[in-house]
Amino acid sequence: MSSQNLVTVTPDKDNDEIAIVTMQRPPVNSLNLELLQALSKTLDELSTSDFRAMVLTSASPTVFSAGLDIMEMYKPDLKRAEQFWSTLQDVWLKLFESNLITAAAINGHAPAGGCLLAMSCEYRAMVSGKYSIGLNETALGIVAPRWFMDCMLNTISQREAEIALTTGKLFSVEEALKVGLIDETAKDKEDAINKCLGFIEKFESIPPLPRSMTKQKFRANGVQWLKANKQADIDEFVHFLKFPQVQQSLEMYIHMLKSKQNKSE
Ligand SMILES: CCCCC/C=C\CCC/C=C/CC(=O)SCCNC(=O)CCNC(=O)[C@H](O)C(C)(C)COP(=O)(O)OP(=O)(O)OC[C@H]1O[C@@H](n2cnc3c(N)ncnc32)[C@H](O)[C@@H]1OP(=O)(O)O
Repeated sequence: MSSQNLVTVTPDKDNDEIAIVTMQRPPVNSLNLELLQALSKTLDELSTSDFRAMVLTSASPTVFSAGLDIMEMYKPDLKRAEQFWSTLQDVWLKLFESNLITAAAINGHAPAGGCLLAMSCEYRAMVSGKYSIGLNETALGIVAPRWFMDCMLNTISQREAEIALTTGKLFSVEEALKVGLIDETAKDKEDAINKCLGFIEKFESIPPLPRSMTKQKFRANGVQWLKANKQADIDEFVHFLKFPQVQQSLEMYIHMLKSKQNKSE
């Protein structure tokens, strides 16, 4: 699949000022360099378009996004790893600070980087079911970067965030609702999108510029650090990947994912 098709943008059927942005990298929308580049390009295009709002969702029936593609971190080509991390930073900054009204229709699992994308939006409706969402990096033997943490702190309390991150917690849909990691539950993807549209409607009579400026001021603390430390953050990521223990943890995790599949056959 060409990178062009990894993300689709379609106007909402009832309101052509709202973009439905769909990630479609089977099987689990893991965020590799090409999907991140497609997201980055889409966010650029949306920022200069007539769309005033977007709903981020996934074409998978059970996974919003499985987070970063582990294969980008396991025994990586270091030049590509730099580009990968830099593109992830850009996607986060563009989505977190977007002038558009942003909402996530979380139609399945959203671990780690998947949770980051959802938290970067202003509103989250998640389909009920046996899905999970959270920043589970420590459980994988890796460390969520500071700006992932800042993003979670923009969503739930510091205490909940610290416990969740140190324990690598993946929240059930009910637990996520209880702590405020999601705003609403939905019965299916269509319902989740409708709930996001309901949130977007609240801004019908609010002028867009003061709205987006207010949002960006609220979010400024989280982004300032990354903007000032972009290269240092990339260097730290690449340095981190060179640790044998990190590679070992990733290898074990990949084995675990594969054996999970064998068990259910
Ligand atoms: C101190 C300074 C620190 C500096 C920072 C440095 C570095 C750290 C950076 C840390 C950031 C990390 C963020 C991340 O996002 S890490 C990724 C975390 N993701 C996960 O843990 C999710 C793993 N996946 C799952 O749990 C499940 O796949 C699922 C999403 C719940 C869906 O389950 P299911 O529908 O049953 O699908 P399968 O498990 O069978 O998967 C199908 C297929 O896809 C492969 N796969 C799944 N997830 C990933 C992934 N994240 N990356 C790559 N590939 C993935 C899986 O192996 C299967 O492949 P095969 O069909 O080939 O077997």
